[in-house]
Formats: sequence, C-alpha cells, structure tokens
Amino acid sequence: MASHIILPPEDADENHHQEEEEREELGHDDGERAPPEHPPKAALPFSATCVRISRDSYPNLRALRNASSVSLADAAYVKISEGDFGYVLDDVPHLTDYVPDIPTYPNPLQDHPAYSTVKQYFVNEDDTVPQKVVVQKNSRRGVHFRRAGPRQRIYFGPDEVKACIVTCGGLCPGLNTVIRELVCGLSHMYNVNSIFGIQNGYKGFYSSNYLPLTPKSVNDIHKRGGTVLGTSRGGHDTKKIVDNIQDRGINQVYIIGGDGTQKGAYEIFKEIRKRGLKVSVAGVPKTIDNDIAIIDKSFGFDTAVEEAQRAIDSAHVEACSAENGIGLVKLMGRYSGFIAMYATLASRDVDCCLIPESPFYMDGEGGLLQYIERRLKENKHMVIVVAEGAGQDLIAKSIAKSDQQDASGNKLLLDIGLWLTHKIKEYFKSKKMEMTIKYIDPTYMIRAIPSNASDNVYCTLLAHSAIHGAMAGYSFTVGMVNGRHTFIPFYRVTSTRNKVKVTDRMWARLLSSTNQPSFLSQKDIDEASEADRHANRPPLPMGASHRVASSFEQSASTSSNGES
Ligand SMILES: Nc1ncnc2c1ncn2[C@@H]1O[C@H](COP(=O)(O)OP(=O)(O)OP(=O)(O)O)[C@@H](O)[C@H]1O
Ligand SMILES: O=P(O)(O)OC[C@H]1O[C@](O)(CO)[C@@H](O)[C@@H]1O
Ligand SMILES: [Mg+2]
Repeated sequence: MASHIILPPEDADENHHQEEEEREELGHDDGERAPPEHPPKAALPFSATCVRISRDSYPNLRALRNASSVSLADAAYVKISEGDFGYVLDDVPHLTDYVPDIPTYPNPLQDHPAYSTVKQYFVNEDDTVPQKVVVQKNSRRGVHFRRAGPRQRIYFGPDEVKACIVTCGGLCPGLNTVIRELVCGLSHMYNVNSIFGIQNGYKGFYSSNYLPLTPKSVNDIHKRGGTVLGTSRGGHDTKKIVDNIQDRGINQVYIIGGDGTQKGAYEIFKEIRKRGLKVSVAGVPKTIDNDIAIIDKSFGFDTAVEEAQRAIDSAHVEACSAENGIGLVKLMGRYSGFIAMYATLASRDVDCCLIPESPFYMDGEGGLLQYIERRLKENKHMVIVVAEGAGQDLIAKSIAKSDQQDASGNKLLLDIGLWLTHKIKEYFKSKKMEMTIKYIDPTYMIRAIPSNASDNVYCTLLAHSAIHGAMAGYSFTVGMVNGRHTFIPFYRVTSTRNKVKVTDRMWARLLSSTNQPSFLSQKDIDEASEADRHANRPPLPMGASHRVASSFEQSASTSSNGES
C-alpha cells in the first residue's frame, strides 16, 4: 500500500508541544480569523496511508531545508505518497486536507450531451503521470504528478461556485484564450454563472471592482492580443487579497501568470488554508520566456517563436542588401534564452545566437568580434539573435552599474542590443572595414499578438484542466508534463526556473546549425553542468525516506522539458 507523508512545518522551538504542532501543521495562526475548532483529519483523496513525520521520527529537519530549496514552513504543504518499485506521487493539496465534512456531488458532465458519450470520460482517481519517461531496465518508477481531468465526484454544488480570474505579470499570446475558456468551460461544463474578472493583476483584488464575466462577454476575446482583464507587476498583498476573497465569498480562484505570479498563488493558497476556507486555487502558468519549471512548454511560446521569425527575416533581408551587412535582432528572455534558441533553430538564417545561459566574450581569439569579422569575410552578411538577458555581465563592466528593479522585484536589464551595435561599429571602424548594422528590437511585438492555432488549443486544454481540478477540490498549478496534463504542487513550479542547458543536445544542434563558436571554456562547461545538476535537484525530501529521496534524485537526472 502507498504511504502518505506530510512533512511538518518549520518551528525553531524543539519543545513545542503536540497540540501547537498540529495547529501549525494545518497552517493555523492566531490571527483575526479563528481556525476551525477541531482541526479535521485529512481525508486523503488518494488511497494512501497518512504518515505524519514528527520531530522525533524526523530529527534532521534543518538538514532537509539546507539540502533542498523547500523551506520547512513550506514542507507542511508537501504531500508525498510512496508506492511499489520506487513510485512516488508528489501530490497537490485538497480541500479535505483541512476542511471537515465537505459534501460531494456527481459531476454534471455525466449528463452533458457532448461529454456523456465519451467512453471513460472521467479520470481514474489514481491516475498519475511520470516526470521522467526515459527509463532503464532497472530504473525506479520515480516521481509522478496527479493526472488532470474531470473527476466523477466534485466538491462544489451546482449553485455554490463563485469564481474569479486574474492575470498578472507581462503579456503573453493566449491570455485572452485562457480567460475565455475558463469562463465558457465553467459555464458550459459545470453550469457556473458567477464568474468575475479581477482587473489589473493582484492589486485588483483589493483596489478595483470585480468585473462580471459571461460566455457572451468573452466570446470574441481570443482573437485579441493582451488581456482584457489588464495586468500588472507588484501589488501582491496576501492578507488583503485573501480578505477580499473571503469577504466576497469567492471559492474558486484562477490565477494566470509566470513564476512570480505562481509564487503569489502559493502564498494565497497558504493563507486560505490557514484560515480554513473552502476555496480552490488553480494556477495557469504563463510566460513567454518558457522558463517555468517542470512543464513541457508554456502557452504563447510557439506563437512568440513564430512571430520572431518575421523579425529575423527582416534582419536577413537588411543584411543581405548591404555591403557587409549585419542584422541584429533582440528577443525576450530575461533569464532563459528559449525564444532566441528556438527562433534561431527554426530560421536557419541566423549566424550567431546569444543567450543568458551561455556566457560569451567580445575581444581576442575566439571572441564574438573576431567571429563576426570572419563571417562577413566569408558571407558578406550575417544575422545575430540576442536574448535580452545575454551579456549583462559584459555591459555592467563597461557601464556604471544600475541595479534597478521593476515593481515585482525583477532586475531591469540594460539594452544588450544597443550595446552590441555600438561595440560592433567601434570594432570595424578601428579596422577600417566598411559595414552596416541594422538593429531590430521586436520584443513587445512578439508578445502582444493573439495566440496561434496550436497555442489556442493548448490554452483551451489548460483552462479545462484547471476547472476540473478546482471543481474536484484541488489547489495546484496546471501543466503539461510529457504530453499529459497534470496538477503540479505550487512549490515545484516556483522553486526553480527552467533554463536552456548548454550541455544538452538542443544547444549542440544550435551550435552546429549556426557554426558559431561555443565561447565556452572547459571551466564554463563544468560550471554549467554543476548548475544544471543543482537547478534540477528537486526541492525535496532528502531523508524523508530513502526511497522517496532516491526517486527524486533519479527524476532530477532528466528534465521534462530540456532535451528531446
Ligand atoms: N515571491 C512572491 N510572492 C508573492 N507574490 C509575488 C512574488 N513574486 C512576484 N509576485 C507577484 O506576482 C505578480 C507577477 O510577478 P512578475 O511581475 O514577476 O511576473 P511573472 O508572473 O513572473 O510573469 P512574467 O515574468 O512572465 O512576466 C506581481 O503582482 C508580483 O507582486
Ligand atoms: O517590460 P515589461 O512589461 O516589464 O516586460 C519585460 C519582461 O517580461 C518578460 O517578457 C517576461 O514576461 C521578459 O522576457 C521581459 O524582460
Ligand atoms: Mg517572471
């Protein structure tokens, strides 16, 4: 039988007595809103034995935190189930973990004219999806996530649901499609009529009126770029947000946004759980940079790569039409160069791609300037694609450092495109070599457009999975893992960022397609491998159980969205 492990919360006081421990484990504090008088026993939605690890049975909690990036406070929300042959389920929280005696209802989809004909429409409660699909003969089964999809029984009555939707962070193609499909899906599949839009990001929870949304009012929005709800950075005030959720009787919260937004969603969930509220929180991960951990790909990414082609094509035309012409295109990617890498691979006209994950240098043997000179002498033109986060260390050396941040605390970047243009011009002037450089910065153009056909379908599936999960009482970030939709614990998508691995075959393909130098020394490669190893190490439970820990270690050896 599977065993279910709930790790205890952080507490420095080793002599804390049992009752307080239990209250804390359930996330209660002594704030204004009193927790339920009798903390309920977790009714596990997964057939499992619940093993609560006490301070005695697990004395080395600080070591756990040190060995992994999950804080001990967050460890209270981690749900791990073990099965045979090294099977581990990294489960998501459920309302029954902390709200007692919730009635359940048959899923109305069983009588729905469209869905009831589907054979095996409902997902088996025990279905899970492996994080790692490439295995060897003797591999342990490894880490799994709960499979998304409609459940036979739901935890909200037909007229009970009051849902809200918020979009946060930067724009991304497909935001409006997700909003549309959440509204239409809730209404058409579960007969929910009370749906509200939160305006302008997190701060809209407490500073703006909630916007009533109906299938009619969102009918055409997927054809438009941006978000009809508005978005913003900053303004996340957990207490105020949850006060408003509680005061307005909202019981399903759909949160669309990137890594920062999902961190915010996690904080909201924790506060909701602390207060013992019957509210599901469903995160839909969004980021054009495709840097969200665990998931195969974020929505809007395909559209962005496609749109980037237009800029690269223009750069190529400009470069080919001038004597020693250089076309330079800057694409988005603050910490991860996925858009630049995929746009380069798709285009085949690019001679050099620079990304944040692969350091480069300008001068001397093997440097960028020498490569550009050689390429111009060979081809008479060249195209360079640079991700906005690339080369920031180089700029910082030559320009007085400005450590500015945006409202969410993200570092504001210096313009690598302008800096490169200047450096390249200077170099060829000193060499007295004729050349022309055209710098194209389409950054906002690639994210302000509506999503393409495949992203539209992807957005629909993500929205539907989010709805099914919330109706079934889970709180989670939805995401595709190895081609299957899953419910992923918040802490998993927020604790690391997905990056291009310069030691993987995909980057090697790029180098072979552009013929650019790798700019990497053996030391850089070793450091990159080490960084990959750390970034991939799941933030979990060294020592919670040898079997669990080793399954996590094993899952770390292959990332789901890195290599093909
Ligand atoms: N650690 C955090 N805890 C709580 N809220 C956060 C945290 N980090 C960011 N947020 C909130 O999430 C929202 C969006 O964050 P951010 O601006 O970083 O964008 P994002 O969601 O990462 O999207 P993207 O980077 O793709 O544009 C902001 O309102 C911000 O206040
Ligand atoms: O200028 P804004 O709106 O803050 O957005 C810029 C950032 O947003 C992102 O697109 C992520 O959404 C980054 O690549 C980029 O640096
Ligand atoms: Mg972000």
